[in-house]
Amino acid sequence: MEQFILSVSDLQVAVKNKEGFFTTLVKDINFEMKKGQILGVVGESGSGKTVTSMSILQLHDRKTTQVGGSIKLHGRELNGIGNNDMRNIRGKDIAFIMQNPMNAFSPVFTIGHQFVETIQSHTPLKKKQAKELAIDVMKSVNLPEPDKLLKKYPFQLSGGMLQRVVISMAACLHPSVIIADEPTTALDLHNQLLVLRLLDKIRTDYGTSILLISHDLGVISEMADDVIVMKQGRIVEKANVFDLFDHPQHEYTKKLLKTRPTLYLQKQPYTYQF
Ligand SMILES: Nc1ncnc2c1ncn2[C@@H]1O[C@H](COP(=O)(O)OP(=O)(O)OP(=O)(O)O)[C@@H](O)[C@H]1O
Repeated sequence: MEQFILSVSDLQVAVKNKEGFFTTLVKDINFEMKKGQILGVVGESGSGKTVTSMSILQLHDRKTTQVGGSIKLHGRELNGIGNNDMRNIRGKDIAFIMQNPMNAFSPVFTIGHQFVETIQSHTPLKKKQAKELAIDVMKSVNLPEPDKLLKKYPFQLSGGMLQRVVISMAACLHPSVIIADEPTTALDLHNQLLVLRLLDKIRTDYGTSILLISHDLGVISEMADDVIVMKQGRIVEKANVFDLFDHPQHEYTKKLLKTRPTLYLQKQPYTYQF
């Protein structure tokens, strides 16, 4: 039997409104992720992509949100797990990369301070070793002059550079899963390509599985091995990327594909340089 890194079964998320009634946001969500797989998640705005990823990270407000079903990481149930246990898993085993990399940093500390702190909070490394690891990983992903970068504050870096720093921070801890929620949406085309190639390199180097949420079907077609299509809180189609693009089954998928933008990574004249 296939060993899955992440299995989501019968996930259902409902949120309590002011009157105390629950509204279901997502329902019947089932998918698995294999080692090194990139699973694309597409669907129009409001279809439940972020609600699903927040459930995996157990980031919903427990007072107002009910999360039903099962979310297993290496066979370990995450749904309902204690906050402290989840804090250890987040960042180390499941990294989260969001649309705006500025949100990943505090503005008042240097990148280096926060990078080293992240490594130290999940490993027994001393400060000096953590800094060396940070520099090694930044070098391995071709970030220029890591020593200087670490001394800067987040606002001193461009969005594209900052997103690459966020991804190298994640890479340091060799997470089993990266959840990347619209990681390139706020970036220009050149930086989009660099960030996507960086994610692909991490999957290749460390066997990290990546849940890649994107509006952009061009990005999904270039990056994903398999794709799930969400509509109104449900998965309406799940397929290998070639089957999905060549033989979409659901009417909604067909409609999405008609508006497909193009971002052909291999055909762009960019090289893997920074
Ligand atoms: N805390 C909440 N309370 C009430 N409704 C919520 C809450 N969080 C999300 N929703 C609703 O759940 C639905 C799914 O939202 P979600 O953010 O997952 O969509 P999405 O597919 O990620 O959209 P986008 O692509 O715009 O980010 C939306 O209708 C949203 O308004």
